[in-house]
Order: sequence, then structure tokens, then C-alpha cells
Amino acid sequence: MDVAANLPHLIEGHQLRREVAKMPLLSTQYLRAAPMPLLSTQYLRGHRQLRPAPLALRLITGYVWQGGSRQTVKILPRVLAVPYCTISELLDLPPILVYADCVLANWKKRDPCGNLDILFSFPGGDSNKGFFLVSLLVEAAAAAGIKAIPMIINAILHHDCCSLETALQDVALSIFKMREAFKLIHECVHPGAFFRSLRIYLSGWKDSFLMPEGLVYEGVWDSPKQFFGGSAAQSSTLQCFDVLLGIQHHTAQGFSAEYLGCMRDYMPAAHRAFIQTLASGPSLRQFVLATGDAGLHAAFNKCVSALVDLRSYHIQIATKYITIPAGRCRAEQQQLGGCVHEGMSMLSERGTGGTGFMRFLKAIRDTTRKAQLTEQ
Ligand SMILES: Nc1ccc(Cl)cc1-c1cn[nH]n1
Repeated sequence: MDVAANLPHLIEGHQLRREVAKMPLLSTQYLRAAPMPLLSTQYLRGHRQLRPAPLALRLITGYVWQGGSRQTVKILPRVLAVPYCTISELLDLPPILVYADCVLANWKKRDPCGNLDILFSFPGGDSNKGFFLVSLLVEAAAAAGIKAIPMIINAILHHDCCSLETALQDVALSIFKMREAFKLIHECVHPGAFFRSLRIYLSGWKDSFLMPEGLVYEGVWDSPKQFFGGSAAQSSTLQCFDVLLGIQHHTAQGFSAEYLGCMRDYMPAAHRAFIQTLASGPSLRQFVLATGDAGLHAAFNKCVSALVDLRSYHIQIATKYITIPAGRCRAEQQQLGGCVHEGMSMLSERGTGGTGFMRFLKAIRDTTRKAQLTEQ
């Protein structure tokens, strides 16, 4: 926890590897939560105690990127790899920084007024805090829509069109508020700070130009392992709304559906289970179509159009924070007559999740748009 709390200072001072080399092999016995019923309050207490540990350990995997995108390490030392992988297995999460770590588990109330702060950060100054807290506010805005889902399922089962229409209006408003929260990124995150620094630490080691073999987790596996970097595709709320509205991202360019499916393994187990339960439940889309109810039809389409707008806005943000800075970076390299940051430019074609991100974002936005119910 001490090393993680001083991570930016240690990385900028090139002292992280020396500090890690001094670390003992930490035991995880005190973090082992006894097996508990999924929804018990004990689970929450145990979960809360458990969550910061992998966050600290996950942030230490900033260790991998401490030399920037040009001097990645290929081995995570045993003192980090063994406890990290033990905890990750306990949490049923992959041993890499995930969205839930740096957004959902990386905040605290700074004062009784509810002002927020992050628990851990990477180099990149206030833009770190802005990026993670804006993402948290987007997730907080989704909460009302997620809470409406059980009401929607119940209304379908009871053929209660009135309650269903009201709940769908709550979902549409919630998704609208997600986009409003997302707008705060412009005043809280500097594009250059995000592109040059924070984005590197969120990157992964699957299909990576810089780490083509993946990462050796010393003392855990004999061969290197590959894992995707952090991505908004790991947001459980977005995938909940897709499943609720029956939006199936087919394999446009061969990566949307497969990648999104894989990202569920990078979500907290309880979220993954909720999405799976939702997917195996009654179809909202089919119910709305079967009723022929104009009000339900309109309310459903408002949810879809709100999701299209949110995804379109995400594309605008990705353009400002990745595509444009990447173009500037390439221009600088050409002026310098070489690939000064070849790692940077190679990473620039990909988002933090390691996909051809712009094609991916546009593909899922377009698939979402096609989910609109056509005129009756
Ligand atoms: N907002 C995010 C928060 C955390 C992580 Cl790990 C990734 C993202 C992200 C990446 N691309 N769009 N959002």
C-alpha cells in the first residue's frame, strides 16, 4: 500500500524497481475472505476489505510500464506476481488493471460534503484524478437505470405496461445523465497528459506490439500470459443496458462481439452474473413489439437513442484524447526523423483496451442505432 500510494513519485524518480526489489513476499492470508453468500452484508464488508489490496497490487503493475512505452519489462517479479495472482483468483478477475479497479474501487469521500478523491493514481497529475472520477460519475449516473432493471423484468412478467413505460423512461434519463457526466472530462483531463502518460498505464499485454509474448508472472506460470488493457468495454453498466435492450454487437470486423464477451471476464464476478441472468431472462424487445403499445415503443426507442448518443459522444472524446494527440505525436516523430516514440505511435492506433478502438467504437455505435424499433 505504501509503494502504491507513492507510485507517481517512485515512477518519475525511476525508483520503483528498487523499492519492489526490497519488498517481502506478501502473504494474502489476512485478505482471504471466508466463502460468503453472494448478497450477504458480510460479502460487502469482506469485498470492501479485499478490493483495495488488488488495487494496490494492480497499480504496482504500473511497474510494467514505468519506463514508458519504450522500456517495458517482460517479467513481473515474484514478490508482486504471487500475491497479485492469488488475490485476482480470489476475486475471479484477471491479474491486470481493470476498469472496476481504477474506477469503481478507486475513490473516497474527501470530506462530509461528498467531495471525492481517488485512492491511487499514476503519473499524469490531476488528469489522473479527473479521468477516474469523471468515469466514476458516469457510472454513478447509470445507477438509477440499473435499479430500474428489476422493475422492468417484474413489469414484463406481470404484463404491467404502465410500470414498464415509467421504468424505461428512468433508463433513458439515466443514460442521458451518463453523457452529461462524461462532458466533465473536458475541464478535468488534459488530452496531452492522458495520451502521453495515463493511457500507457491502462494498456495491456495482449496483441501488444511492445509485449508480443505477454508478461511473465514469476512464480505463478512458467510461460508469459496475455491480458487486455483497461477499457470502457469493461463497464458493467454499459453491457447491462446493451443486454436489456437486446442489442447484440455482431462480429463487425471480427472483434466486437468476441471482444465484448471477453470483457465480461474483466468485470467483478457479481456484475458478470447479473448480466448473464439478464441475458437469460425475458426479452424486453419482444415484449414491447408484442404489445404494439405506442407509448412503450417510444419509451424503448428513447433508451436506444440515448445509448447511441452516449456512444457517439465517446467517439468524440476518443478522437480528442487519442486520435488527435496520436497524429501530433507522429508528426513530431517525422520531424525528428525517426521513431523516437515508436512504442507510443504503435500504441496510438489502439485504445487502452488494445483494440482497433475507433473502428470498434463506431461499429458498436452503429449496431446500437440499428436496434431502434421501426415504425409500427
Ligand atoms: N474511462 C475509463 C476508465 C478506466 C479505464 Cl481502465 C478505461 C477507461 C476508458 C478507456 N476508453 N474509454 N474509457
